[in-house]
Amino acid sequence: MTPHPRGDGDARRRRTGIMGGTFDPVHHGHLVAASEAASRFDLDEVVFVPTGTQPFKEASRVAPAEHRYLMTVVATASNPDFTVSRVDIDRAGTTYTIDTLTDLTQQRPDEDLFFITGADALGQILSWKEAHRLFDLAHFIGVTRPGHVLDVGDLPGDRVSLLEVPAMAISSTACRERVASGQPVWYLVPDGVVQYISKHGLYQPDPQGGAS
Ligand SMILES: Nc1ncnc2c1ncn2[C@@H]1O[C@H](COP(=O)(O)OP(=O)(O)OP(=O)(O)O)[C@@H](O)[C@H]1O
Ligand SMILES: O=C(O)c1ccc[n+]([C@@H]2O[C@H](COP(=O)([O-])O)[C@@H](O)[C@H]2O)c1
Repeated sequence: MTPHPRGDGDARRRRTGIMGGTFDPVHHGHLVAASEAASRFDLDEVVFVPTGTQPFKEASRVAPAEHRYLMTVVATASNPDFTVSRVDIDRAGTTYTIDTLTDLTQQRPDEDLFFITGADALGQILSWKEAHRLFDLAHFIGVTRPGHVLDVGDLPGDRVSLLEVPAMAISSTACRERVASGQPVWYLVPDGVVQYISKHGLYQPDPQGGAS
């Protein structure tokens, strides 16, 4: 796909990136991926969408949605083109991207949606709920991530684009583990997120062992 198709003389439709994630916590890998996708695909806005309960993480300990949402608001506050949606955390039940995209399409009927995913998530899409319908609702942008192979695989080539972004070897798991063991997360996550984690005592080791 041409990253930036425009009809000759046609009114340009608004182009909106959707960055879905657990964001536990949001880190600079997420922010760089969103920024690069916005630049390369001429997106007018990137909407960060923290998940409610992610289906593959139901057995995992995840910080409360309100904390993850607020950290994402703090992390994106300085960028006028980044916004945060509550659509997934306010919907009851497990978060499925088919519902995210259905809701956002209803909220934004005149916009073209571009769902941004890292290479790891892109490789799992065919196992997502109603995977075949996802590509009717959004174009997918798969971005490189250290340690993961970025490949279109069996996904529809005309609805998926691959994008190399500056390598950020950061994961939320590593950030949580660092906080739990007393190591700094300065410069891995935005300053305000460091302070939010500290203020609310997130990711402290629990008495049974392991990070909370
Ligand atoms: N460092 C990174 N570079 C590129 N993409 C990333 C990076 N980290 C996360 N992503 C992508 O951002 C989206 C949300 O990721 P998520 O919130 O699960 O972060 P994570 O670091 O993978 O978390 P965890 O370690 O808890 O699984 C996913 O599409 C994921 O592939
Ligand atoms: O719809 C699904 O079945 C599905 C299964 C797993 C993950 N997702 C979505 O993938 C995005 C990245 O998830 P995560 O947990 O890796 O941050 C996020 O928007 C999730 O809602 C979606």
